[in-house]
Amino acid sequence: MTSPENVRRVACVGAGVIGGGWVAHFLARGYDVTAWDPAPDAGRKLRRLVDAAWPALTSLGLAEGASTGRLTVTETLEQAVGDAEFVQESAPEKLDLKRDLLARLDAATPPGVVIASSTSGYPMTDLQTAAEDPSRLVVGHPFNPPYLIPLVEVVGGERTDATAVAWASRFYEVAGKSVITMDDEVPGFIANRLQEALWREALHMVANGEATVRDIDRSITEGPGLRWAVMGPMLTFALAGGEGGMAHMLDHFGPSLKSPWTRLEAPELDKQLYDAVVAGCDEAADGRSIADLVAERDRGVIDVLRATGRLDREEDSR
Ligand SMILES: NC(=O)C1=CN([C@@H]2O[C@H](COP(=O)(O)OP(=O)(O)OC[C@H]3O[C@@H](n4cnc5c(N)ncnc54)[C@H](O)[C@@H]3O)[C@@H](O)[C@H]2O)C=CC1
Ligand SMILES: C[N+](C)(C)CC(=O)CC(=O)[O-]
Repeated sequence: MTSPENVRRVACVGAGVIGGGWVAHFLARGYDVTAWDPAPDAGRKLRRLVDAAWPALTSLGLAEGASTGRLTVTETLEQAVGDAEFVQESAPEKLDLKRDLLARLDAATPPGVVIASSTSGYPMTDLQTAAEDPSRLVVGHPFNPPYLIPLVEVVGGERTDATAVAWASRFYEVAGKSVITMDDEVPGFIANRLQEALWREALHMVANGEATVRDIDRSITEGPGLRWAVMGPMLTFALAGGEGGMAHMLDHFGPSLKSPWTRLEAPELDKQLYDAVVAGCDEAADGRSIADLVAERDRGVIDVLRATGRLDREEDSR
């Protein structure tokens, strides 16, 4: 097995929002990337996504030899993975599709090579059932866009070998990611559980006419979101206790936990709520296209990464 430090060739299977983002990330890190996606116009869309991300990646600094020319879009899945030293699967979030695809990838990928799924929430135990060699299958859950957001959550399934989990975690680190390795298959992993709780409350507020889509977004971007880019929710709240830290925070505000602030059960995503959320987003976009918003988000994330010293720390550790 190639060591994580010596990997040169990465295969990305499924090249939509996330697979394309992974392709951009690995190219910027100087890897040779093969990609396969069954959609008829997938190659064109993928190159467009990579071209859109490249200015942001260039401004961050490309690895030596990094080039969009090192991308090969293949005709078949087998061509994509046949020579790969690591495989990242980013196909649609459908259990049967992913199960079958991971079995096909396992059959076509050289023995011992680790295969990671970008799944947002399926436990690997449920995904690895059809594979001949489930021991090399792991979850490598990224955040959008994978070429800018550092976090990857890594976890295996019941039939994954611990060495595959450790290999994947190390590989992602070498490839410039910030890794959380989980010992247990917690449903939704860590970050998606937290995001989902917020998202459910937001949908309830829209469904009940308590806040507009725009208000909900501003409540985070002008409020807690600014702190969360620097410090997580735990330490942020510890500071709410002043010199007394979290202990005083809990003494002071603990009783509010019993106030009926949250609903947490997912609301019914009926047509009315669906339409209200989609229309609210159109209104909030205020004429900006998805491409405009992607460019704006990318600039903003880079500014936050720079402003909080995280780029310098990464450069120092290289
Ligand atoms: N969109 C997001 O924000 C995030 C998504 N993810 C996960 O990443 C994965 C991909 O999601 P997205 O990129 O958002 O979806 P997407 O719909 O943008 O892309 C999926 C791609 O898979 C291709 N595809 C369809 N059938 C396939 C097959 N049998 N084999 C290979 N490729 C196939 C499609 O042509 C499409 O290009 C999912 O597991 C999702 O849960 C993870 C983190 C964030
Ligand atoms: C919406 N989502 C559940 C697919 C989001 C993720 O899985 C991670 C992210 O990018 O926020």
